[in-house]
Amino acid sequence: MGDPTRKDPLLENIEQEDINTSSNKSKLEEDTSMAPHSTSLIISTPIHRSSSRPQLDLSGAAIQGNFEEKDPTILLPNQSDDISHLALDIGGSLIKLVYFSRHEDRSTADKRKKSLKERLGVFNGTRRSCPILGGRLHFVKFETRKINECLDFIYSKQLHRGACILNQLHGLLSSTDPRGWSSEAQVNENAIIKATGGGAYKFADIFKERLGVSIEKEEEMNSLVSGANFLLKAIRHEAFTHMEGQKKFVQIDQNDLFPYLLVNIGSGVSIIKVDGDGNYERISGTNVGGGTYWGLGRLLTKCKSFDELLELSQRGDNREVDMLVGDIYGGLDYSKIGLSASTIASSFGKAISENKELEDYRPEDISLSLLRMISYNIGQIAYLNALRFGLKRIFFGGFFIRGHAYTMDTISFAVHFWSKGEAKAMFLRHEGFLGALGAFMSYEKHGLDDLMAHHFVERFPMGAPCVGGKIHGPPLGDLSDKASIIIDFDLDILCSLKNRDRVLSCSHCQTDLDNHWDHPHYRSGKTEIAKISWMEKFVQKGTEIIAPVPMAPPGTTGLGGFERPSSKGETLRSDDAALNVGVLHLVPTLEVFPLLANPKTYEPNTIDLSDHGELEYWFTVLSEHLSDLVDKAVASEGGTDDARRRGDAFARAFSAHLARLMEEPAAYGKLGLANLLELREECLREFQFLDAYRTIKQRENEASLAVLPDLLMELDSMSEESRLLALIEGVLAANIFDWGSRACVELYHKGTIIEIYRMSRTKMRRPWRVDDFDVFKKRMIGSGDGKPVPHKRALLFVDNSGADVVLGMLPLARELLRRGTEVVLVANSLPALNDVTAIELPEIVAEAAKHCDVLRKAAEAGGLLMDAMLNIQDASRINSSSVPLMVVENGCGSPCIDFRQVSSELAAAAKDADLIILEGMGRALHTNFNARFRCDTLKLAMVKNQRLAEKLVNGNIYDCVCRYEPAH
Ligand SMILES: CC(C)(COP(=O)(O)O)[C@@H](O)C(=O)NCCC(=O)O
Ligand SMILES: [Mn+2]
Repeated sequence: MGDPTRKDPLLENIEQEDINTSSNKSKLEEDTSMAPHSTSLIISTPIHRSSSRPQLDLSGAAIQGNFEEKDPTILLPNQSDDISHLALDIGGSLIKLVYFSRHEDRSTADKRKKSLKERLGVFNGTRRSCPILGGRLHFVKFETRKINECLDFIYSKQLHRGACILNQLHGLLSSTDPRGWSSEAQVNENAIIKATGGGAYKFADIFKERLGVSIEKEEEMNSLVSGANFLLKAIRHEAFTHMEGQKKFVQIDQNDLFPYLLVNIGSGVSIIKVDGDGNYERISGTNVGGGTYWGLGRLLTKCKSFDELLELSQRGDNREVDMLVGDIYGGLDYSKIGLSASTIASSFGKAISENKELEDYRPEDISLSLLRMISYNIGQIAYLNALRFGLKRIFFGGFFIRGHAYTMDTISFAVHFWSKGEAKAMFLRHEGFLGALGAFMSYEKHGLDDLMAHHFVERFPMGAPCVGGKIHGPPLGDLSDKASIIIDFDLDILCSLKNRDRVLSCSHCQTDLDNHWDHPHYRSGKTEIAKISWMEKFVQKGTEIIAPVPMAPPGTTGLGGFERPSSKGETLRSDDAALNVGVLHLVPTLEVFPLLANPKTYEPNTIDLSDHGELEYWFTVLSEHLSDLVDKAVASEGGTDDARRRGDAFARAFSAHLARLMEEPAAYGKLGLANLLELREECLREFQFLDAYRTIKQRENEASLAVLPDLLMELDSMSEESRLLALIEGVLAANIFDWGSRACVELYHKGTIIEIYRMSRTKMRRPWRVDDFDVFKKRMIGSGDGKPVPHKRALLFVDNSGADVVLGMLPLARELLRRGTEVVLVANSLPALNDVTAIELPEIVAEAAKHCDVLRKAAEAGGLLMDAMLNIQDASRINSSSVPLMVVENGCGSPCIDFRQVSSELAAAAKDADLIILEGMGRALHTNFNARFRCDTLKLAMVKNQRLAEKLVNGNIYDCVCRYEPAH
């Protein structure tokens, strides 16, 4: 397929003019309009701030919405840090920690939004009575023997203070006594942490001593079950099967979850029949579990860790240790009873008949025999118990599995073998966190019980430790440290770049700092532990931390016989990247788009990245685009040294994440192109690049607004039919302004905006590659005498800034308004490439409205013109004859859209809509090309990628798609 940019059909007549954008150095302004809106109660107590601890800023704290609600949402408008909840599962070998960091609701309504909500029928009364503000659920593990590290971690993030702070805050706000806020000491006195597992008893005193908190013990089995129920109901890609190296996610129907069998493989094994929430019975178990493998394995191989033992098994051959059917039957199968020669007849059976000592066996072979013995045994016992109760679904959890392909294959094989294919083993991605999650769920005020899959967005764990624009944090251990260590110490804690194990010494008293969190000068804020910043360290370490470990392509474990394993790599991951769990972002306001024809079968992604060729291609595209993106991002922040360092760190972080996903695409659930494009945006934000294309967008908006009046005049001189065609052509032509496409970016270096636009328009010859224009036209203007009824409300999903929205979508919106159709412009909540955002749109519309009465009246009616709004207290009193033009945010910050998770504003706007127009490659091709809706849908896009054009529409780069699908 050649380089799509080399012979560019659009370049023929364009004069060479360099559009150099990276030199623009304008800085981001603070957006004060995003400050939360307070309602009933304001607390203005000055808060004592200690110097070396995270501070909770209660100034301006207010209860949001109805004060009478039982658990009202509390806003802390000036609180920049997170407040957290924490729960633990302290097992024999591992401590599993789940914590939730809350985030203030930044999207609280301004005046326009409030009036819009009234217009769309979104009132406070319909808000979930959920005390949570949204936030993130993080998963971390520690070795139990390193409990001090765990305590340091909790202390560094002040996680132990979260629960009681919230309790007090609720009490304080409802007592309306602003003096009620207590000192730090008082806060800690009542603090409790929920914990399960044996260590909750064993280590209770240490928690009290070190953190001043009491452990509240949660029953282990109960915790496991409620953790599993939560995951299976709320996390979309939680359960999967694993057969012959192939991981397949299983769609679980929330309403058809019970009964199921939960097999938790920890040191021992518990087998639990789960019939509902809180309704379960431990029906069986076995003492031969993870502890047996590790214990026996350690004795027999002298391995130092569980992971090392597991890694050994990767290179093992169990035939040296196990007695196989073939060994008994002279190399033959025992076909009469269906056993192949390679079936294990007796685990470790060969060791009895040979004159060999332990030293004569390879540790690798021993480890593998042991692993197979234990995994088969667990699989078999699990299946027999499922059979006992007639259960078809068996979920396996617990840290024994550790995402280890071979272990899962072995268990799956046993279940498949003994059930003759009737039952399936399923695994849970958060396998080790069931207990900790369950303990977390037992907090009364977390409000997570009734959350559903659409409220969670799983994101790659990558949080850069930036708070309030500054970088903070103790020395970095690994990727999960980076994800979690976000603290606000007053002294800058800087760390050693090259040698993280170097003994640090206190700058005040020169003492070596073994455990620096405990050092008295550190606590008093006198010591400086460090030399350089986290960011620099990340730049150095980032790639190293998550660089791919070479993995062999998935192979078979031999379902037909018990062959030597091949679904394994050279090395087993023991770092936290192997956890395979992301950070769960909880956004309680997200909703399923109500106009989806079938939400259950809806799949946003068009391209299947489980095809390795596709995956490789799109990874290359994103990698190749990286340096240009970094240039833009750095320029958008003024090109300062700091911006450059952040740009460098971003590039490393993003590349490292790509590498990790290339190695294991399903690491964080099913991977689609939309996820990759979103990862890039999230990663930019993580490194404080809040809007990399800001100046480019502004410049293109200005240039396009300048020519808008001429375009409108030209359109007005046309007949209705030619005008409709010109409008659709206009949208398709202007979709070329896409800074995410390599081919288009090359174009911009060779022509001005207006030249490219003109050229693009002249190329707009029908038939387009996908051309349903005639059907659309018929619906819009009819074919004979009878005029069709205009649509009541159209949702226009806009794409790029500049010509795309100004010269393409706005004129189309104007046409609809003229016909009496209400128009809702749906735009991104957060920036993504050069896409226009919902915050930017009102200003653009206001500018356009200066040249057009139709737009002005509609924008006024839709509350978009702030000047008009300021003079009118009650938006509903606007007496306008025009149908309204409104703007809503879509709830995402990506070039694509996943209709399973949209903003509540958009969901409300959709209720009266009977026409959807999806524009652009991201929203209409990469995602939703095959999506069906319950109303008329028009998908418009220019294909700006040669491979996609070939694959999707059997065409070429710059071909156009005009796909019209009447209501489904
Ligand atoms: C990121 C995009 C989806 C944005 O396209 P848009 O939605 O703006 O039409 C698109 O530019 C894209 O797929 N780019 C990568 C492919 C390429 O550079 O050829
Ligand atoms: Mn775009």
